[in-house]
Amino acid sequence: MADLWQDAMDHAVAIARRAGEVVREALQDDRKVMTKSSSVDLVTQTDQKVEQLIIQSVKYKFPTHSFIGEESVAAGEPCVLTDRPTWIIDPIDGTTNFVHAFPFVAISIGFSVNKQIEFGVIYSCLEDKMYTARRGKGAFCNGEPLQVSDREDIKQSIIATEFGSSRDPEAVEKIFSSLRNVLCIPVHGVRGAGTAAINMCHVASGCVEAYYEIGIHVWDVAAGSLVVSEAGGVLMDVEGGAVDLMSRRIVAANSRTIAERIVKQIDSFSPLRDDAPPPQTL
Ligand SMILES: O=P(O)(O)OC[C@@]1(O)O[C@H](CO)[C@@H](O)[C@@H]1O
Ligand SMILES: [Mg+2]
Ligand SMILES: [Mg+2]
Repeated sequence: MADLWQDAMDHAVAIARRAGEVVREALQDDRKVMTKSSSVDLVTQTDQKVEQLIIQSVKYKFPTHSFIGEESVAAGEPCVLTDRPTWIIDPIDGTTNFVHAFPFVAISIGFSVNKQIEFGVIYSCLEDKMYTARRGKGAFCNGEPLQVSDREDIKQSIIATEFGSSRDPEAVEKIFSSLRNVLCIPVHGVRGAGTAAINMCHVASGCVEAYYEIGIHVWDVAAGSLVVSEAGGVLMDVEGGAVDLMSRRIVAANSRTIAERIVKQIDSFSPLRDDAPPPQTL
């Protein structure tokens, strides 16, 4: 039977590749940096340009589809996932890396229907690696199938995480407490690419056993969640139980055993949900 969303997925791959060219070209120029929620939450004109490039091209081809885009939400668009076909876009995952030319930068596009991710496309544009996943059909990097690692012993594993962009002392305290707990299991190492999307691709590729973070947004992890699960991995909330992509918390691991072990080490907290109603102004 023909795949209902094949056309959309092909378009996502093509537009992610085009967006990657724009990002690579922009790396040659001066990058004017602006800030959003805090002085370390960075955005550039390239983030905004790439998001518009993706949204305009999708609107032209699929005029009835909806969008959740990082920079559109920052500009005041709602961040609500409905049952409608919805493109969940992070135009540059790893803006801080992009600003500093640290070589992990991704374009991340997840596509959801009935609140289920149907496909995920992550283009790691400085490595020229195109990660794709279609629900029920596997995950791939440049066309080669991906498989998570089969290590069951967390003491022999590498774990990925990030420090995020919150500098709220209570959150920072908990992030460091979790990091200490994980590091001292002990694990072989802790790594972070500086982008949630690429960290999840690393889980899917088998070079790290798990990635966890509190503070991510739905656009950071929508595509990556399917790349991980289609590569045989598992997703979990940081307190165990089902992951909720709007909750800003995630554990993505090669196995339930490793995910549950990570959960035990996490000093959890709950940032404001992505779909929380905007605060009332009097
Ligand atoms: O802002 P960007 O570059 O799209 O997102 C980058 C990022 O820092 O956001 C998450 C934390 O909020 C991290 O996992 C991820 O690496
Ligand atoms: Mg991001
Ligand atoms: Mg971004």
